Amino acid sequence: MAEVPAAPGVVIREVGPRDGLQNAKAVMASADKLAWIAAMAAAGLAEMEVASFVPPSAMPQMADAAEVTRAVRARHPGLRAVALAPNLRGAMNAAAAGAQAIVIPVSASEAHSRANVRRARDEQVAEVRRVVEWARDLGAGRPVIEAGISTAFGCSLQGAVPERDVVALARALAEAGADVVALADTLGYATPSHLRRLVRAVRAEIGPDRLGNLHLHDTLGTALANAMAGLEEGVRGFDGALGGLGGCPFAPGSVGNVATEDLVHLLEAEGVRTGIDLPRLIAAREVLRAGLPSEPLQGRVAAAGLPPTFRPAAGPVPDAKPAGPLAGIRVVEFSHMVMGPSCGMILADLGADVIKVEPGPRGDNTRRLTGAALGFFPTFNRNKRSLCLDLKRPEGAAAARRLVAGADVVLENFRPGAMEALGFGYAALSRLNPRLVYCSCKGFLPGPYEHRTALDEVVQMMGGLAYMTGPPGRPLRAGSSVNDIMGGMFGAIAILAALREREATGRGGLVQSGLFETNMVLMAQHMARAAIEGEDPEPFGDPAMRKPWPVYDVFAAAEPDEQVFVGVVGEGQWRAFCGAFGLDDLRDDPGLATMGQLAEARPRILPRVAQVFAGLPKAELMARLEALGVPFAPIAKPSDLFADPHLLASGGLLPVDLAGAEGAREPRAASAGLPALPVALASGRPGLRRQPPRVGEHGAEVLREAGLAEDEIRRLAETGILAGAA
Ligand SMILES: CC(C)(COP(=O)([O-])OP(=O)([O-])OC[C@H]1O[C@@H](n2cnc3c(N)ncnc32)[C@H](O)[C@@H]1OP(=O)([O-])[O-])[C@@H](O)C(=O)NCCC(=O)NCCSC(=O)C[C@@](C)(O)CC(=O)[O-]
Repeated sequence: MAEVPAAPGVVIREVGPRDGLQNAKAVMASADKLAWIAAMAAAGLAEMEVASFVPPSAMPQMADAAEVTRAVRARHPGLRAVALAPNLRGAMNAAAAGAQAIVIPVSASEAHSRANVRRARDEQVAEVRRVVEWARDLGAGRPVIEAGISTAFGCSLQGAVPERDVVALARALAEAGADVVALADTLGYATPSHLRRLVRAVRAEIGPDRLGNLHLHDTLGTALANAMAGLEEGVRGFDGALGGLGGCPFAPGSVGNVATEDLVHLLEAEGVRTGIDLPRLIAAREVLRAGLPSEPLQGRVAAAGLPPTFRPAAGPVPDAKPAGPLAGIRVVEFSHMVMGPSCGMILADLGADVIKVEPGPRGDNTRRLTGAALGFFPTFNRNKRSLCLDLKRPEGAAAARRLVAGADVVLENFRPGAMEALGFGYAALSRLNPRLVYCSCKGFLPGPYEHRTALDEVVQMMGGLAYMTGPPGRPLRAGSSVNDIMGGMFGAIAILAALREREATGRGGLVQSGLFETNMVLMAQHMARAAIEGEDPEPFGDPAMRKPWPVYDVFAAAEPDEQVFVGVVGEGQWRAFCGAFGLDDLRDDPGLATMGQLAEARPRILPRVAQVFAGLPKAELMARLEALGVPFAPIAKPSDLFADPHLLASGGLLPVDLAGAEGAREPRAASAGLPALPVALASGRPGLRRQPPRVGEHGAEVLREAGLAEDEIRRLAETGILAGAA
C-alpha cells in the first residue's frame, strides 16, 4: 500500500520567519530564510507567516520582507503566504509582494498598543478599517485581512486585560470588516480555563467562522495545554514557530512561541491530523540552525527525540460540523474515473456514508492515472470510506452482498453489462434488498446506443458541444470533464428523488444517468436557436460569432500579458459604463439606443473600449468595473485559484490530501485547497469530514459493520480477497 501523508485536521501556521525572527539578535540572510521556509514546506506546512512589513529601521530582521514574500509565492505555489503589517502602508506593500493574507496586530492592552504600533487601541481599529476599505477596492485577488488581538490574555505593561475588553475589541474589529479575528497570548499568560472562556465569548460575539488562529507563547510552559483547550473548543488553526523562536520586542518579558514541532507531536499523538511529517519538520531545525547559528533553539520533542511509541494520527478528520442532511444514508459505490465518483462525492459531502468498493490489490485504477487525469482520484473521493474487495471471487462477492443488504443506495459506472456479469446488477441486488435505490451512471440511457461505452469527450463530440466550443471546422472539447461531473450530479438528483419516493412506497428502484443525455442539457439552447433560425449557430470559437451584447470580450490591460473579461449586458449598464470610461459620445448616440443596435455596432464600439482599457492597470480597471456593477473577470489559471480571497474566506476550498494521485512523479504538495460543493446549506458550506481514503483503509471496519465475524474478515485478508485493511 502506498505511504500516505497524514491528512490535516487542524491547520498549523508556521510563524517562525516572522514572529520567530523579529526577536532574534542576528539578522538571517534572505537566502537562508528561503532555504528554511522550503524545508518546512517540504515537511508539509501549508501556511506560513513569512514576513513583517514594518520600517526596516524598526526591525532590520524584516528589511527583506518583500523579497522573501515574492520568492515564497514564486517557489511554493501551494503554500499560503501570510504577512504581518502594522498599518495600511505595510498592508499595501505586503499585498504588492503577493501576501495572500495580512495580519494586522491590534493590542487589547492600551499600553502595549502604544509600545507596539505607536497608536492608541481605537486608532489601530480605525487603521484596520482603512486596510479593509483599501482591500475591498482591490476587488478580485485581494488578500484576506486578519486582525490579531495581541495581549488578549494579559500584558506585562498593563497587567490584567479584562475579558470584556477583548470581546468588545473583537466586535469592533469584526464591525470594521476584518475577515477573521485571531487571539494572541503575546506574553504566554493564558491558562486553559481562561482560554476556553475567551474563545467561547469571542465566538459568541462575532460568530463561529470569524474566529481565527490561536497564537500561543510558552513563557510559563502552558502553551500546549492551552492548545488542547482550544482544540476542544473547536479551534482548528494554531500558530507555532519552529524551535520555539520568537517573542514581541515591544512586550517586556515576551519569550518564544509554542514550538511547532512540539505542537505537531501533541496533536498527532492525540489523533488529530496536521498534514505535517514530524521527522522532516524536526530535520528542518538544522536548516534553521545553519542560517541562524547564534540563536538557541527550544523544543522538547527535538531534545528528547521522537519516542518509539509515537504514531502519526490516522482516521477521520475531526470536524465540529454535523455530518449533514444525508447523515444515516448508506451508499455503496462501485466506480472509477469521474462520473460515478463525482455522484458519490456529492452524496458524501451532503453527509451520506459512502463506501467505495475498489478492486484489489491496488484499488481503483483511477488512482494511477497520469497527465490530464492526475487529479481525478483526490478530487472526487473525499468524505468516502474505502473497501478493497475482489468481487470476481465468490467470497468477495458474498461479503459485498452482505454490505449491500443493509445499504440504501448502490451506485456504479462500469461498462454496460459489467455489474450484471459480477452478479451485482439491479435485478439481483433488488431481490436481496427491495428498498435499495440503484443508480447506474452510463454513457447512454436505454435506447439504441445503450450497449456502448462512453467518455466525456465522446459525448461532447457527438452531442454538439465540441462543435459549439472550437473554431469553425476544429471541434474542441470543453476544458473540464463537464458531462462526467454533471452526469454524476444528475445521478445524485435521481437518487434523492428515488429516496423520496421510497418514503411513500417502501420500495427502492433503478435510476439511471447518461453522459450523452447530460450533454443534451447543455445543447438545448443551441438546438432551440438552430430551430428558430433554420441553420446551425456559429460556434463560440468563431471570432465572427454574433454576440448579443456590445461588450462581451477579453481585453488587454495596461500591463503586458494582463487581460480582463468584461460583459456589458444591459442598457443601464451600458450607460453607466460609457459614463465611467469617457465614452459619452457612444452613450449619447441616438443610433445606439437598443441592445440590438449596440450588438450590431460592436465593430465600432470594441476598438474604442480596447483603447481605453489599454491605458488602465488591471487592478484599477477591475476596481472601477466592480464599483459600476458591470460583470468582469480576471483570467485565472488553476493555480491562481488557491489564493482566491473569496474562496478562502467563504469556506470554498477544502484542504484535501493529494496522496491518492499515485500517478504523480514528483508531487509538489501533499495537500491542496480543492473546491467544496457549490452550495450553502442552512448549516453552512458542506465541509471535509474525511480525506480521500487509502486503498482499503476502512475494509475491516466496514465488513464488521456489515456483520462479518473477525475470523471471516481475517480469512478474506489472508486469501487476498480483501486488501489494504490489515
Ligand atoms: C469508462 C469506461 C469506458 C471504461 O471501460 P473499461 O475500461 O472497459 O472498464 P469497465 O467499466 O468495464 O471496468 C470494469 C471492470 O472492472 C471490474 N471490477 C470493478 N470493480 C471490481 C472489483 N471490486 N473487483 C473485481 N473486479 C472489479 C469489472 O468487473 C470489469 O471487469 P471486466 O468486465 O473488464 O473483466 C466504462 O466504464 C463506461 O463506459 N462507463 C460508463 C460511462 C462512464 O462512466 N464513463 C466514464 C466517465 S469519466 C471519464 O471518462 C473521464 C474522461 C476521460 O471523460 C475525462 C474527460 O474527458 O474529461
